[in-house]
Amino acid sequence: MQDQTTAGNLLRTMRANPPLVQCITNFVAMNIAANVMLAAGASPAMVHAEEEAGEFAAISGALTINIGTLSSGWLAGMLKAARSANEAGKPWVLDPVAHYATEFRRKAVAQLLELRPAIVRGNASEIIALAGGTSRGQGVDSRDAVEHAEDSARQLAGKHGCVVAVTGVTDFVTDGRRAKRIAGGSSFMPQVTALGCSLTCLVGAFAAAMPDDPFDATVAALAVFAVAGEQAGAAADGPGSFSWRFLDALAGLSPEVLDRNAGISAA
Ligand SMILES: Nc1ncnc2c1ncn2[C@@H]1O[C@H](COP(=O)(O)OP(=O)(O)OP(=O)(O)O)[C@@H](O)[C@H]1O
Ligand SMILES: Cc1ncsc1CCO
Ligand SMILES: [Mg+2]
Repeated sequence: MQDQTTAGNLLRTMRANPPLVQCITNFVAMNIAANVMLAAGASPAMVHAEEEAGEFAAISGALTINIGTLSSGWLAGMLKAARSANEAGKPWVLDPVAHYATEFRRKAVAQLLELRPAIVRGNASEIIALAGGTSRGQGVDSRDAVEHAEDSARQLAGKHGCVVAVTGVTDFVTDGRRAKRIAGGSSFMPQVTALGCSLTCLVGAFAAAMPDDPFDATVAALAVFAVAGEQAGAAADGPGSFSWRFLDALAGLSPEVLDRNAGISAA
């Protein structure tokens, strides 16, 4: 029988019924993340105000929360949205941007983790610090290798009962029991701001389409970025042309090409 959980089949499923995803992301990411979602075939809505974030989460297929440009008003909206998603049985994804940098961020992420995200997606520095390890991270960019974050990711997944995705040169995904690596992408990717934030939103889209399978949903979203990133990187002259080529590659990516080129291996 055909494997329904290949990245290509999950991309087909996601696009067949474009999920509405509430993306609470940062000011830097909002535009590129919305364009990434549209190019990949999902329907993003950047809704964060405390007055409406909870109500909106109940009608969305999934919710993503990113603390990149946090303020107290936004945090109130995030907490309401996460509680509402939980009540409605909708999966939600946490992106703990630079959570180690300030006390405000550390406290916010602790509160959010208590609300049981289905998936946590971060770079290696963020995941190491989240598990209580010594990370080299300072700001929003990673200063650690994904390989050094794998044990931290397994610990976090076990402790919080969630899927953890660490991104970088080769990505790592675990639910505490299973684990996979996803190779690909381009060295231009960390030179374009907020692509990780945009990926968090796309993980939300796959989780909305496959709410019972957050592990395979996460692997599929990361594989989409890896294959589209590799294609765009091969033709790009620098981060500027990479950026538009990446959107075109996402929009043009077929399920067949995704399955043929995805560098997914068991870990
Ligand atoms: N050197 C690299 N080579 C290939 N792919 C990469 C590289 N660095 C990052 N990526 C890819 O870029 C995407 C974003 O991951 P990254 O770890 O840079 O996120 P991030 O640090 O959270 O980004 P941001 O905070 O700017 O949004 C992922 O798809 C990842 O696989
Ligand atoms: C540059 C930057 N600053 C806060 S969030 C963000 C986007 C990348 O995480
Ligand atoms: Mg990030």
